[in-house]
Amino acid sequence: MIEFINVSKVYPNGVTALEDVSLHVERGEFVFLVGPSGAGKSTLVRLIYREETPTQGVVMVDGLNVGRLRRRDVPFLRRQMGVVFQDFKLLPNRTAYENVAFAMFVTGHTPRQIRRRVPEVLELVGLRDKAGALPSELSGGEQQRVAVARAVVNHPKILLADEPTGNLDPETAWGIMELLVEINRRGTTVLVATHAQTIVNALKRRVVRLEGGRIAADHAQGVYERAI
Ligand SMILES: Nc1ncnc2c1ncn2[C@@H]1O[C@H](COP(=O)(O)OP(=O)(O)OP(=O)(O)O)[C@@H](O)[C@H]1O
Repeated sequence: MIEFINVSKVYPNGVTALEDVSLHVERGEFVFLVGPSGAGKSTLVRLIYREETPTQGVVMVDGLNVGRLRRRDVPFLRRQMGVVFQDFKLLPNRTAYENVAFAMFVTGHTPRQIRRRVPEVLELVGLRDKAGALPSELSGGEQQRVAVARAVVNHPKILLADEPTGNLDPETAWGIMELLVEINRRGTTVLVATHAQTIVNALKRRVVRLEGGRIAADHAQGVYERAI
């Protein structure tokens, strides 16, 4: 589903963020991406949704060569995936319902499809009774649930999450991670870049560890710590 073949990324300022990274993520997998600050986690995620392009090597997503996509084909790629960030990125003047509905509206769904689907996803993330609330009326964890609902409303094949629990207390963080696990259980491939050590260790999923832009470890039922 996601394949990196000898990928390097050098930013215009000369910083090498990734160096010769090869990685294969199967359809339906759940993968944690860990590593110290600056290891290249966000860069790896950005290459998948084509926020950045590789300097060398090939990034394939569901058969598409992402680095080589024509600009006009990028929206097609992005429709295959949902993305969740640390800082939620919700529209501040729109309710929870409207934030989620907007993602369907811009992808050309009919009002009827939107009315049917949005309550379903709000239910999935446990926010059906907060549909009318503005982001400012929601807790951090609730705002992140809205962001997750928005990311999955269009049934993406892949869910990317870049430090989705970075702004949340440990208990709320658990709730979000459990939600991502549930979304994965329903068939979506999930990649989570995170520093949430306790959760990574407890969930015993595949853990890919980046260090200095290189893959330092890749274990099927891994832990957060450096492999020895
Ligand atoms: N847009 C950019 N331009 C130049 N350098 C960048 C850019 N984005 C990231 N970098 C650099 O690339 C390296 C990898 O950064 P990246 O954000 O991918 O790491 P990270 O593992 O996600 O870190 P963190 O855990 O702190 O989020 C760092 O040295 C960073 O300073």
